[in-house]
Amino acid sequence: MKIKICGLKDTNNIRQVSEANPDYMGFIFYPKSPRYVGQELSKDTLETIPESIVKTAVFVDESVENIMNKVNNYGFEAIQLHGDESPAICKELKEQNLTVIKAFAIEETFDFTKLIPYETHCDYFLFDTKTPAFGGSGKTFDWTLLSQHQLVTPFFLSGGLGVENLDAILKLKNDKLYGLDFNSKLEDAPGLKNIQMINKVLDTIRNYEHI
Ligand SMILES: O=C(O)c1ccccc1NCC(=O)[C@H](O)[C@H](O)COP(=O)(O)O
Repeated sequence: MKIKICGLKDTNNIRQVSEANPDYMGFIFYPKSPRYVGQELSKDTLETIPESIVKTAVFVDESVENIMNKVNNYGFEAIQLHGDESPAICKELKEQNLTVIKAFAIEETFDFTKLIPYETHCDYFLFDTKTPAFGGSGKTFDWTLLSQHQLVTPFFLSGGLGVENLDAILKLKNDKLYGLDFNSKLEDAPGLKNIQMINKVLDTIRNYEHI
């Protein structure tokens, strides 16, 4: 199971999280988010992250031009799209050799057939709790809805994942579940991750997988 830590912005904290060795680290380029990296993120900081960790840039309805500027400036390998981005935009970005993660805001009435046109243009889906802020709600959604995902694209589970629901997460059975995306539940303040909690999550999940 891949583990993604999302919403980092403090230079020292980025170094500490990378030393904990998650599989993915996410940086938010949505100015309205309290985790917006803004000017605080330097290329030098990103270059200290080991190559084994996939550096992921997160956007909400950003233009392809602006996305590619960030990709080229910072060397991101993956992009995560949290707005109403079309399948055509996903296709265009995938053609740039980027790993494309398309996020969908899940609620009771979510229509999983909406995923069909995205299927060939995304590497992964990310199922997050629907929120007006587009992400970082700290709330889980009803995971039984995941059985409605009948396509082949693997997905990240997201939304309110933390130490307190690790037991429930490990009981999940879904052969398309590829990764777990952690954010606000592992923070001391928006964008400032708690390293003890991150180590607890990584150790628990990785030890469980070795049983
Ligand atoms: O975290 C944000 O502030 C955010 C804002 C706008 C778009 C995306 C955002 N986060 C992206 C993520 O991948 C989060 O990890 C995901 O929304 C889950 O967050 P949480 O419920 O806090 O675990």
